[in-house]
Amino acid sequence: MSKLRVAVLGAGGRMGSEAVRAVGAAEDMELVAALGRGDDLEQLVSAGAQVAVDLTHPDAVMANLEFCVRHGIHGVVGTTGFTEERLAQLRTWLAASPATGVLIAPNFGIGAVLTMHFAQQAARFFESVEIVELHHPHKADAPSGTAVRTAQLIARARAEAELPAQPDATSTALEGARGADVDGVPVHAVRLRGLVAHQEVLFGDEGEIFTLRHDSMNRGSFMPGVLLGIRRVSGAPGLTLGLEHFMDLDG
Ligand SMILES: NC(=O)C1=CN([C@@H]2O[C@H](COP(=O)(O)OP(=O)(O)OC[C@H]3O[C@@H](n4cnc5c(N)ncnc54)[C@H](O)[C@@H]3O)[C@@H](O)[C@H]2O)C=CC1
Ligand SMILES: O=C(O)C1=N[C@H](C(=O)O)C[C@H](O)C1
Repeated sequence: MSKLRVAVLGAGGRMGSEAVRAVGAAEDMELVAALGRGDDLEQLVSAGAQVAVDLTHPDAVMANLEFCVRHGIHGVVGTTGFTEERLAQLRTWLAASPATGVLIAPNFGIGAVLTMHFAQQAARFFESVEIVELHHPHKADAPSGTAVRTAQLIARARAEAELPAQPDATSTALEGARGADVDGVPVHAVRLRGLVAHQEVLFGDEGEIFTLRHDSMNRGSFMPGVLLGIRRVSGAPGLTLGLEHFMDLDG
């Protein structure tokens, strides 16, 4: 069987270098390009890449995707920064290249995906919910893409269950003290030396607290998810938002 021809963008970074190792070690894949900042994307075409893994920066990812989709190269994207506007733009590009698939994965960690899934299920049972994400101090953005996605999924589940806004009598606070408001869910971001990537979802109701916590202790923890995305993306034309769609969670 022929091997999947894979390129990694952001290959010199914390995640990219780990992905280069993981793809190189996968028996069903061949690493055909490893690009860093300033490298010519035409190399993806000359190398015959079938799938490009993007682990770059929110400022770079859209240009990379525009190129890949235009050339029919499937995308597996871990890079953060996907607003509704960006997703709409991506859908437009994909509509013009209907055989191409792009996976946007806010988090490749299997446990992190399960945390989002379980948080969505728990959301309708609790009056209050807050999210605390905790990361290494080199992280470019806050709140994390995972925390934003988790909050959006929780907010959607609360709306479907017709829950009212959460109770919060705080009327005086230093700006930022109550975190960022993501669709009505407060999200708090910690940046601390020694951390990698962690998230707590705190649910509360009368006399009861329910906490979901996930810890990525190293970047190797993301690699099974990256490889799963690479293996599945060509069979999923269009936009796939979240690795859970490749995990058969309801099966
Ligand atoms: N979805 C997930 O599971 C995960 C996602 N991330 C996200 O992945 C992204 C990268 O994270 P890190 O590896 O920690 O960052 P990093 O800063 O260590 O690496 C990013 C690399 O991309 C390079 N780069 C920047 N622009 C580029 C371009 N146009 N073309 C090619 N390379 C370019 C930089 O030079 C750097 O080497 C961030 O958005 C982060 O939030 C990080 C960990 C897990
Ligand atoms: O920058 C990171 O490190 C991470 N970024 C992603 C995010 O913003 O959610 C995924 C994970 O949390 C690690």
